[in-house]
Amino acid sequence: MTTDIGSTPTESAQTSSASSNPPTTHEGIRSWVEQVAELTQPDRVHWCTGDDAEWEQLTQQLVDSGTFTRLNPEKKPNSFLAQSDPTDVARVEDRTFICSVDERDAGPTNNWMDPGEMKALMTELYRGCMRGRTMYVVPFVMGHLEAEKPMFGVEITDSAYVVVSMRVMARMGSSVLRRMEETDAGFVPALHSVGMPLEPGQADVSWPCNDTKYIVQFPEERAIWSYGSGYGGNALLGKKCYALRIASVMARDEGWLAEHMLILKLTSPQGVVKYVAAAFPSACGKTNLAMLAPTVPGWKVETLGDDIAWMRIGDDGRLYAVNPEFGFFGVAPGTNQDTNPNAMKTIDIGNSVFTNVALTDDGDIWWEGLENEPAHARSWKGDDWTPDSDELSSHPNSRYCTPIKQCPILAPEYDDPKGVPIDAILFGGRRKTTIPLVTEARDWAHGTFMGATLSSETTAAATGAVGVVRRDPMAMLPFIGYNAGDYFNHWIKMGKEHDAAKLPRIFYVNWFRRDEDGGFLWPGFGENSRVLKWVVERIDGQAEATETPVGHVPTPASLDTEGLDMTDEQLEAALRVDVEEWKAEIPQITEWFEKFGDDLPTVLWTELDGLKARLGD
Ligand SMILES: Nc1nc2c(ncn2[C@@H]2O[C@H](COP(=O)(O)OP(=O)(O)O)[C@@H](O)[C@H]2O)c(=O)[nH]1
Ligand SMILES: C=C(OP(=O)(O)O)C(=O)O
Ligand SMILES: [Mn+2]
Repeated sequence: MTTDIGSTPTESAQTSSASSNPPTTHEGIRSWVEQVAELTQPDRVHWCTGDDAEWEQLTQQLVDSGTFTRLNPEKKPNSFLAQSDPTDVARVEDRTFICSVDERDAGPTNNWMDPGEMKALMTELYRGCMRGRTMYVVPFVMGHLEAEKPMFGVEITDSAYVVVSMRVMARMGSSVLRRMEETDAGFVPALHSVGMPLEPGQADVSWPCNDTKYIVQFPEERAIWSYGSGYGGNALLGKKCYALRIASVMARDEGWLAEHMLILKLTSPQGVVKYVAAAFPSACGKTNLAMLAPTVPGWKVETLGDDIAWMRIGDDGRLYAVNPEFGFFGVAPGTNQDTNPNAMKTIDIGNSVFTNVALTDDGDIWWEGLENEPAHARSWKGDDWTPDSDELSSHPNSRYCTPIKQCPILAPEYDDPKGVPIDAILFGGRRKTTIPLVTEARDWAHGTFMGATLSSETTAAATGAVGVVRRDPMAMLPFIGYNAGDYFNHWIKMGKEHDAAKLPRIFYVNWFRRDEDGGFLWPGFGENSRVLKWVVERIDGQAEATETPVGHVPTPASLDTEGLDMTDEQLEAALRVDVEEWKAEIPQITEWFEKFGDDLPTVLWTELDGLKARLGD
């Protein structure tokens, strides 16, 4: 087998071994690649350079194979639309496993299987699974290559769609490989296959995948095995699998935090800068808040990240956050010039991959909620679509994958490996009732309680029912790589071991509360800047709040509502702490906490007791 760097993979010959001429001196990578090639039997091995020529080759190859449609370059230059298999459109939480050595370490919120058993099972799935395909080797780094300790990974995949998407989402390719060689760096091995080998003469399909899917993390080994899906969250292994599940385990061991959080920079009219991190479950508004266009005059938001934050205590005792990613993998429907103008500007530059949105007759993309509804389009399923169609043009979890560098409001600090000191952490979810627009925690332990009891209605970002309220601690339910009881303890410990005055203040937000008619009480999007302003003013000791049983809630007058199209009653309803609604939460929280048995920090029981007492139970 030849290994080709940069040359068209389809041109390279087959046969012999993958290791005949691997273009790396890194022994660890060489031997792992050799071993995987031996097992999976690809026709060829391609070491990814990450350069433009490779992008061109691979995107053209994907066009030729029918996976990609090239978009009209006048509308979206160098951009492509992929239509997935209709069964492979979201993360598969029921197929996601934390295979710790000890079952106890996976905890009650994760699927677990013995690592030996899982490996035996998956080794059989992987055996010969790349036959007829190219095996791509993608060296990547999450976070900065210039970081004090760069966080390397190598993804092996048989999907060119994954390679192209990884190039957008992570720093990858030759420069990363060179650095790994120079330092003989350790790395997270991340193995991915769509699980659809091609027998000689067998025609490929446009979106190969397998009904059998496994998304597996081996936390002690820091390794990832993924099989059967091509969807982003299941297949771009640097993102959810590494930067959250594996990194959360590293963070526990090393005393930092790997969180499902956006990072934004907020500048007041007086030029005072604050940095905010916010954790919302998938499809609950992270990307939108990260790129918010403030409606409050004089305030400015700049973006650092939209999905993941790695946070470490700096020399000055403050909590510094970096975004380990290099692109956005955003939910398309609902994104438009009004709700998220900065996302629109980012994708309009091009160099993007869209998955499961509609194709207009003039070669552009369209989705529900976007302006200029077309009279006719090709739906995500490839069918004729018109505004009268019963079906949606785009899958609710359809995505755009676009380079972060194209974001017009990218904060310059994005390129600083040191990160930015976080002033406020927001937790939030989708709740029709109960949860006020914004509540400030009394202290770190109370904030940890808010995070640990965070609840949200399920969304289309994962397979399964949509709209069901579930606990989603710190918006990390599908992403905590270990026992969630230990994770809560880790949060509590961070508060105890560091100077509380220097840690971020914690808030709980809900943009999704409804009125009796089912409409959103709060207009959301750019108007969320009013809440950010209140948060900053609380930190600076300027804004008033009402002390309620659940925390500090704005007095209606303390929230800047100038120019806001909302009645006093609506505002009051958005901010209301309804004691009866909260009392109804208590048994749910109790049941949730009981899941963790002795592993739940007692501080959280104390917080719950305090809440019950304040509610007058
Ligand atoms: N009502 C309302 N919807 C929002 C708000 N922010 C985001 N959304 C919608 O929620 C969905 C997911 O948003 P997104 O920012 O992509 O979520 P992420 O997956 O957490 O990054 C999109 O359909 C958005 O239009 C908001 O403030 N109010
Ligand atoms: C990237 C994903 O999540 P989010 O909706 O948080 O962006 C995902 O669900 O695969
Ligand atoms: Mn997002």
